[in-house]
Amino acid sequence: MSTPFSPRDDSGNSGGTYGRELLDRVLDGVPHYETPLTFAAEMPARTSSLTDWPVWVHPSVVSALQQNGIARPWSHQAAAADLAHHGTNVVVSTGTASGKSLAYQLPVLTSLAMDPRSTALYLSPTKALGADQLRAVTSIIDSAEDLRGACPCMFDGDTPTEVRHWARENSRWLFTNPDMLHISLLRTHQRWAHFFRNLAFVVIDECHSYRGVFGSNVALVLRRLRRIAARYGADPVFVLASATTADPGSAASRLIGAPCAEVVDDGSPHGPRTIALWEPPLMRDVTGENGSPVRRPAGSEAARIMAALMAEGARTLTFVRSRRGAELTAMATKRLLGEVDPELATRVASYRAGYLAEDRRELEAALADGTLLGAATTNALELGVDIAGLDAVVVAGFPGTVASFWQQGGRSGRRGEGSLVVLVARDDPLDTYLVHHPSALLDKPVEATVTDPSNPYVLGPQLLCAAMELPLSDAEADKFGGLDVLAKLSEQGLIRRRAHGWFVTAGTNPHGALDIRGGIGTQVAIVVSETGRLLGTVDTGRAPATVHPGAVHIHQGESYVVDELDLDQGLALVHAEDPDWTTSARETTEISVTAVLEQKLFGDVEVALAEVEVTHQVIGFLRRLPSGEVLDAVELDMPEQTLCTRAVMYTMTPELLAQAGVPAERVPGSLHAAEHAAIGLLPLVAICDRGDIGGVSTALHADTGLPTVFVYDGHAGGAGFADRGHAELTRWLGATREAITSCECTSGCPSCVYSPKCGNGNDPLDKDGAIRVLTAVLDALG
Ligand SMILES: Nc1ncnc2c1ncn2[C@@H]1O[C@H](COP(=O)(O)OP(=O)(O)OP(=O)(O)O)[C@@H](O)[C@H]1O
Repeated sequence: MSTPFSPRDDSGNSGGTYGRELLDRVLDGVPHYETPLTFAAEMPARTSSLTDWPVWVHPSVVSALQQNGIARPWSHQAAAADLAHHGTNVVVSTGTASGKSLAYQLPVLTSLAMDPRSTALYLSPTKALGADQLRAVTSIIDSAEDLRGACPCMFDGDTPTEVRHWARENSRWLFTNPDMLHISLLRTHQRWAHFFRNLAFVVIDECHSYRGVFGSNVALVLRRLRRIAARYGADPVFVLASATTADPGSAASRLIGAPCAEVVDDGSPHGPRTIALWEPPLMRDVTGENGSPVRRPAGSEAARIMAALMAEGARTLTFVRSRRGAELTAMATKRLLGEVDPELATRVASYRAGYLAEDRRELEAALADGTLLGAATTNALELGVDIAGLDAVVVAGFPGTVASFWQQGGRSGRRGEGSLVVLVARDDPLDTYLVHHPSALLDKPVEATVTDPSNPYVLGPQLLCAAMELPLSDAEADKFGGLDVLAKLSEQGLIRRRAHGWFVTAGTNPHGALDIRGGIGTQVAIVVSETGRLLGTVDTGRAPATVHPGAVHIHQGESYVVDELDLDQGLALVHAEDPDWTTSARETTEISVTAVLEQKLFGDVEVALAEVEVTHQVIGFLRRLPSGEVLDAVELDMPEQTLCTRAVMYTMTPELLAQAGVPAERVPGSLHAAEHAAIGLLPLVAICDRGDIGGVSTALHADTGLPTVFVYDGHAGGAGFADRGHAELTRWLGATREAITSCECTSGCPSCVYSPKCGNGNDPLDKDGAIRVLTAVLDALG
């Protein structure tokens, strides 16, 4: 699919599908002077590849599944189940709604039916997904005589004490999450001895969501789980389900700390899909920072598209990044429809955060029976929604990862019928790149799930938990890669080496002190003043940039404004408020290289992976309207913060830059623009948020004596993002250059080289110079 595509249409072989017809109707409503469609193509229908039930599957499991509407498994389901049944860890990485659940249900249910003692653990990143999966499994078990004693049960933070007791005594299949595994099951493993002794399978659903610091923590919780299981004599097989990502087998193996096979050939059917990429036009009357042009917001554009689709009778779901955005998009759609058909206007809804399973069921039912024809929702609905009959999905703003994009877009289409998926670009370099380079979305995935369980900042607290669970031997500590870290912890008096291993100092509570979803080091609690409700935590080092006074903080789609930040007390006080603007901190950043880890010279260009010390100071923040227009800049005086982390860096000689047509006076703006766009594009190769990384560029850096660009990991010790950028440098910088050249603005805008969090007010920025710099660097890299 990577042939060049012309705008407006592709090869022309697509005529006649329902998705294409819908797209044509939407285009009919676009004024002739606008050309938002950058690409359209047909993804052909895929027929199912069915296979026989593997012979080892217990007959009552087969009959229960048949009663639940599954006549035979698809090929990938049988392949993955077969590997797991025969003792091989496996990850199944296939499309949305491709039936990944069956891949684990077959071996687990068979084991539960064959061996009356065997147990299993299911882990999901969200409660809602776990509840859905439990419901599906319960319905199968209810139809199978031999499985009645399995008693699958939810075990999470909300489970009442008496149910927890019951679960411990009776349940052979626990549905929980990594947080509960860490804080409860592993901490009190003696009480669960029977469960761990018989643990045959561990299922890890949506495993691609375990990434960055959270993913590194989960990876270590899973190593702790394997260690505890081994102490009780068990060696469970891991079955993982993942969205499609690059190299799922290696990512899964890094996550569980053991070899893992992969199954990626999808045998499930789907109808033809029309994929359209859409870039809203630059606005004529609104400008952004430094007078730069800005595009029409993705949410308003999505509303026009959804209204046009609904007017055609198409069942449409629009994904928007924030709850407020979802509401605005639904309201705008209503307004547009009200002008043509007031009855239709009543059949569009915005969808609240959607964490409750009942809410989702209601929406699924209303969309399925046609009461609702359109809904705008946050990506809270992305996991675990089972909507069969959508005709179209509009994705307003790239959701950050190709995996998420397909998780959303893949909801379209009744099995076997045509459908439409439209991606509407936001004003952002990554979105710009994607709508002009469809192959990045449609070809084999290049983005990888990144974790770094060897990060000493993550490893330290985890080792304390492991040692609390069972004293650690040197050999075990070595397996965790943690002997040096233990020595440091012992210097701090947190752990002691005795004859029988490493013991945690009495009176400490390492489990309670570690929030595996929190960041690294000390945390600032975000608390609603009026109610005392704790919304979450943020690393102290990042607090001045994210929860400074006046910052708008979004939590599960709800909006709050920060009143006070007390770094000494570790407290940010907020109140509920939904202002018209968003905020972005402006900070100054300095960086110094403390150790070079890898280094390579390519003529006039040198590339390295390094340990660095980054010093930040937040100096103020900008308030921006949804249109991109900057309301004002507010000054702040916040203390400096330092961060020891890893960075990917490159230097070039002034001679090379001069030859490339970048004279000395243009070097700062050119490097700065190249750095901004590169930060925007890193998520293309490493699944991360823009906030996980930062950058510094300078025409003369003290440590290198040369013009230098750094992109660093925003987490102490690094979470693997800089490493992945280093490993994929050519692809990453190539895409960065493409994003900049694809943007039609003349001298830079938020769609290419502007950064919402630039400490220097996006000044100087030299768009043309950035293209020259990147071309010179890429030529040198060869
Ligand atoms: N072999 C099969 N034959 C027919 N239908 C099936 C088969 N396997 C699964 N299904 C159905 O396909 C739908 C999707 O299954 P499932 O939820 O397991 O997919 P998934 O890949 O886990 O989805 P997601 O992408 O949301 O994680 C369900 O309604 C399920 O009953």
